[in-house]
Amino acid sequence: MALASRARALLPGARSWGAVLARVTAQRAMSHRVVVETDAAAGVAVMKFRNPPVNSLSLEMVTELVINLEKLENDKTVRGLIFTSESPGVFSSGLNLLDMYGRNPAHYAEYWKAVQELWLRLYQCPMVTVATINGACPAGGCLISMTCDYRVMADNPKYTIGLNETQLGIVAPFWFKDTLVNTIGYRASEISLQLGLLYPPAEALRVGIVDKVVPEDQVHSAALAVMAQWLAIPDHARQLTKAMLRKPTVDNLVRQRDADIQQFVSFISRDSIQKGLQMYLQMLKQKKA
Ligand SMILES: CCCCCC/C=C/CC(=O)SCCNC(=O)CCNC(=O)[C@H](O)C(C)(C)COP(=O)(O)OP(=O)(O)OC[C@H]1O[C@@H](n2cnc3c(N)ncnc32)[C@H](O)[C@@H]1OP(=O)(O)O
Repeated sequence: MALASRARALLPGARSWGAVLARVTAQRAMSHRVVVETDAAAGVAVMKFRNPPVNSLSLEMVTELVINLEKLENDKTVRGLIFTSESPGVFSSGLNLLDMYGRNPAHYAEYWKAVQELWLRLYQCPMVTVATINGACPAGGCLISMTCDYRVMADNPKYTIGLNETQLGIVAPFWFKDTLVNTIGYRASEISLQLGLLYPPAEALRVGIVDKVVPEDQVHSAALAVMAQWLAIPDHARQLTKAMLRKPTVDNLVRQRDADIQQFVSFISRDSIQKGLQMYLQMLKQKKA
């Protein structure tokens, strides 16, 4: 889909293409939540998350990620893409709780459509994708990293990774679950997802949710080394193989996208879920205090 239609699909509130452009431009002018640095000679881009304080995946951040991904996919000189956080400490705190709490159904639907779009684009990305996990990586942050072809995590016991949704009283959607099962296998997913486990680096490596753990100061060089190894494979062969492996999982969401949005809206709008999110947000504040 062209950038224009993608932007329009992601920003359904906008009535015309001009309005879409104005809104996206305004967002970008206000802040760049995503910074892309491209090494054209190496054919590698680095996408850095910059959404303080904790790189939560707000609607604006998700939209910027999708737009930047589409741009890079259209740039034939870029074969590999590394994701990381501009500020070590938090890779991404996951979906923005404030996009899921205290808003109206239209907002929830718009948000969920954008999150689906991001996952679909990342999971089918033709570039080699490597996540450089240089901080905490719960829930939606973990999902983003699991869409990558390879995950390198910094060896810092303060950093954890996993799908912790049940700990918030919410249920990870089937496509989060599918991504986890594809990454760590069925039995490990049963334990991991029901308990909402967050793994420190050594355990993350043992369960296979990351592929490599390295000292923190080597995390970027390690990601570049992995990238070089993957880029040695001819693109067409690797891309078709990736598509073959991931197509059934992608098709599963594509078939039921609208139903999944309806389900999300009805689930997240429940009083009991809203109450749970409110308590979780309070808990985060108290922890800080
Ligand atoms: C049928 C479908 C069902 C729906 C399924 C939806 C699935 C959801 C997936 C998700 O991604 S939900 C989000 C889950 N994320 C988390 O549980 C992480 C929560 N955050 C943390 O654990 C910590 O913040 C951190 C990431 C480890 C960082 O810790 P740090 O000490 O550095 O920072 P804090 O003081 O805790 O936080 C600073 C500031 O940010 C706010 N915040 C943290 N996480 C989020 C978030 N995900 N969304 C929005 N805001 C977040 C936190 O409340 C603090 O705010 P203030 O107190 O400064 O106002």
